[in-house]
Amino acid sequence: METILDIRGLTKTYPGRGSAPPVDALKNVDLTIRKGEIFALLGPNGAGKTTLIGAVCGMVRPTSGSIHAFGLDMKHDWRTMRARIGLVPQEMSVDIFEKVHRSVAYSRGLFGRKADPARIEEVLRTLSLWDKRDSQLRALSGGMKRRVLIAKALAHDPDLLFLDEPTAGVDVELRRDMWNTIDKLREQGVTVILTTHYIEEAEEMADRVGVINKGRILLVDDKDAIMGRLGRTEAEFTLSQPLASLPASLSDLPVTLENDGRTIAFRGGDGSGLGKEQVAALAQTLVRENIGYTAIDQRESSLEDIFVKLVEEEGATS
Ligand SMILES: Nc1ncnc2c1ncn2[C@@H]1O[C@H](COP(=O)(O)OP(=O)(O)OP(=O)(O)O)[C@@H](O)[C@H]1O
Repeated sequence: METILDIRGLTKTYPGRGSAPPVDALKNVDLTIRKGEIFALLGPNGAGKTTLIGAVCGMVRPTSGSIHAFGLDMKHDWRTMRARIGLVPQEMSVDIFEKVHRSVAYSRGLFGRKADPARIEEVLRTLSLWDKRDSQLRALSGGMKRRVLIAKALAHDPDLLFLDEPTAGVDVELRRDMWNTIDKLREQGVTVILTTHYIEEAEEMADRVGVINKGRILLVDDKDAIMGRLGRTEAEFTLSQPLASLPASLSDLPVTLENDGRTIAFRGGDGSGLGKEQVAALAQTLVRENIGYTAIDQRESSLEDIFVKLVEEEGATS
């Protein structure tokens, strides 16, 4: 698959403020983004997500490393490269008295693009902002304001769009709405890189996920592969009668007898669906063995669990 962005050995060290030591915000980051994908960069506060975006968008000067986008080297072709990138920032830093249409049209001009009213109309319509085109930004709801930020970032027809925490602090309904909007962009062939704290968002939206913590990329993989590799199934059978020991017929399964013999706990699988099959087999075996149970509590590990585990491992090794 075609590469749209290639980051090699990217390091950013901010000088310490006052007597504070320097901060290594990015440490030797390698990252390759494929054309047309939705990539979620997942990490806790201070992980380095905004710094990474800033480096690609020219707001942060890297300490070392290289950035190539669309086959161009940022060191030599920064303007051409930047003109093909859109950035939706976390916060709105625009004139709140400005009207929607003018504000979006202005953004197009910033990148030296010729005025194109038909294209601006298309962008506004895609984001359901056309009816609001003559409204002042200050009169819009929070959700509409976020859409204006996306419209402004799309006004110059970028091939690569960064969304920095697109749904931070928004309600569930608006989050769904944003996800639908991002889906539409995917259909239009825009490559999207979004940063998020929300595992759910990465799980819902992304084709691939990168996990970043303390300036280091811990893992990059297809979302499904991450789930396949690290996903687990957990199930607890509450028994009608306590058991003294597990029957031999269960010896092949990852099960333990817990809670003074009142619970059979299953922890296993590999996220490929094997866990679910094994739990079904376990239930059948219990019936065959005449071991009654009153409840089954089953859950699959989410990306959230995986993320917590990865960050804990990183904390333990660094
Ligand atoms: N201008 C700066 N000067 C000094 N340190 C900075 C500066 N900007 C960011 N940092 C530090 O660099 C590290 C990475 O910050 P960054 O904002 O990139 O993280 P983030 O993953 O985007 O966090 P958040 O999710 O909170 O936005 C943090 O320790 C932060 O305090």
